[in-house]
Amino acid sequence: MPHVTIHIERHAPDGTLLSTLTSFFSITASPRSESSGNNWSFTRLMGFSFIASLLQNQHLVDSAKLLVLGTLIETGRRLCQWLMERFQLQYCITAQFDEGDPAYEWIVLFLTQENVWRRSRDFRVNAKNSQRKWGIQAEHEVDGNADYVPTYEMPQLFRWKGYWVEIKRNKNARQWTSPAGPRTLATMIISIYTLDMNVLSSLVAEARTRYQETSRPNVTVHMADMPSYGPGFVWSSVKHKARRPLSSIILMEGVLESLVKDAQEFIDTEDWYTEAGIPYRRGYLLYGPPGTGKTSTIYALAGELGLEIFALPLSSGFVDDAYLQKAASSIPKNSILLIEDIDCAFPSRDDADEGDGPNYQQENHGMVSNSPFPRGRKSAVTLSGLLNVLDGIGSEEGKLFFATTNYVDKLDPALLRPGRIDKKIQYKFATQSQASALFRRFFGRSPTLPTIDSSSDEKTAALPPSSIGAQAQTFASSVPEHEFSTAELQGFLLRHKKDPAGAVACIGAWVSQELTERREKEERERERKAKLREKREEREARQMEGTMAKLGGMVGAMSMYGQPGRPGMVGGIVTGGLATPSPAYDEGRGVQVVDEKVEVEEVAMPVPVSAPEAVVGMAESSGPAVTVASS
Ligand SMILES: Nc1ncnc2c1ncn2[C@@H]1O[C@H](COP(=O)(O)OP(=O)(O)OP(=O)(O)O)[C@@H](O)[C@H]1O
Repeated sequence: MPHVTIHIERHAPDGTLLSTLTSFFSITASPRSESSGNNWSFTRLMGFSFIASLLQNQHLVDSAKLLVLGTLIETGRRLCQWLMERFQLQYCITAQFDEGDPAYEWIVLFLTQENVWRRSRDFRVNAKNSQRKWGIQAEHEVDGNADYVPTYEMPQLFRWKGYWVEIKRNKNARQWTSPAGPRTLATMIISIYTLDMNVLSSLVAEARTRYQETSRPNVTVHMADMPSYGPGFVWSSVKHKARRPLSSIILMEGVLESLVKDAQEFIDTEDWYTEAGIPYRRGYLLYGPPGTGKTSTIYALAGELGLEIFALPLSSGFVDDAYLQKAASSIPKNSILLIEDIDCAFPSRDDADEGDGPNYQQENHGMVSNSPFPRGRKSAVTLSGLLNVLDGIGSEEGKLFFATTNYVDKLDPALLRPGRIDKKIQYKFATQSQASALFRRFFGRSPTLPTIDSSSDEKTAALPPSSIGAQAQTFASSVPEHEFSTAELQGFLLRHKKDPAGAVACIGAWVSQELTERREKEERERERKAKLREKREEREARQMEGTMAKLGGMVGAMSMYGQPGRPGMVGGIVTGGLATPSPAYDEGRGVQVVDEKVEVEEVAMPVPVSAPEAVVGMAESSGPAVTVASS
């Protein structure tokens, strides 16, 4: 009979493990059975005793119970989640709104107005600025200079028009690289418990309408001031500017009215465009000297018609054709795509003289030019890229395109043709009647006169209309026609904002001082440009000399192989000092120097010979570097 000792200590002083081990070793230390027939019962007995010892251990049993319970709970949770997801897939419409897209702004405002974040206890506090943030209004606002913006971290459930709507916000949904460092962009996910797609579209439409209504006192300006990598386009900053009344823009009579009428008509006649089969878009070019009111006009028009502006800086290093296309197609209908200084997209000789582009570094004693663009260019956008956006691939319908420039002559005629630019408006330096209107805008308080922009913090002294009219007249008569921009006159008046009489008294002296300074400046500029031109001509002459010298050497070398009665080369393309003859050379076509970008045609050669002979002739001197190719 095998002898087995089971030794169980229920309350082992040194703990559970010791007790278990003791029992185990007492089993294994016992004599083994002599016959093989006893092995089975021994093993069974050993297993039983081990389990029995475990069961006797209360700590272990409790831990096992907890483990099983935890597993059950987690399994149940996952099962519920899985069922919810199935349910949502079956009975829910889900929409995703990405930060950086205009629709994200609509939905955030909508949720704020629906008080979805009412229970939020988690805010980001910013000093009030022009960045669009739909902050929550504190009931008793203590500090009007701060914005309290919920961080929207907790998922929320609310009812809208009888539907259950769930909102989740993933704050690190998308990674975005920018020169300022990596940035994460949030995503808002909305689930509506319905299968009716119209519910979602009416929610989005309502969100947009509310956004437009809320923005009405302001003009919303979206800007792309950083590169955008990834599938969607990111309008990196949204600002809202106080709406400027149209009456604060002082232009030649009828100009502003005709522009507003034209834009309004465009917005109202979408159906007509569709029926007539004409692309539904309209382009405007505002051109003229700086400070004459081009940008101000666009902002005032946008405010008047309730349009949002999407501004693209063509001169930024990251804006190229692909970027432009992506940006243009991400703009919602009936918005303004604004490209200021559109002439940047066109090369100019003057810019080349200024030393833009990579060549500048070598020719300016190692000075580094910051321009990332080729010589003579101020933007990576090309004409064809721009035209594509206006009327080809990437051009989206239902947009008003506005471009401004100070140099209309630089623009390519292809850009200016109707269909791309439908209306051109010229801005000029101020006339006397504009100067007078500006004066009245500053100092007048008559309801019939244009008043100063309400957003302005300038406080001016009001004068009776009769007095102001006379003073405005005197003021304007001292301002020469078409000499000063409205911005310059505005700058002068700002210095006398509380003193209209002083403004009238000083305007004459200011005008003559400005004109003298301007003449001196123009003289300096002329000299600078003349120097630059001289430099350029010198550079070109040096290049030409070098080329001619090289050419002379080449022609000499080649004529050696073109001696009468000898096989030789009579024409070819000289590349890096080696000549590449072509089969047409027997006609004595000439030499083209590729590496110097200078073409010399019709270099007379002594004797016409056949191409194979030419190969042999050159092969003698330069071996395998010479090839014959049909041109
Ligand atoms: N015609 C104008 N009527 C009213 N204000 C004007 C006018 N022109 C210029 N201003 C004032 O001058 C400032 C600059 O104007 P704005 O930026 O519109 O000029 P711009 O022609 O677009 O100049 P740039 O070509 O340099 O962009 C603004 O503060 C604006 O209020």
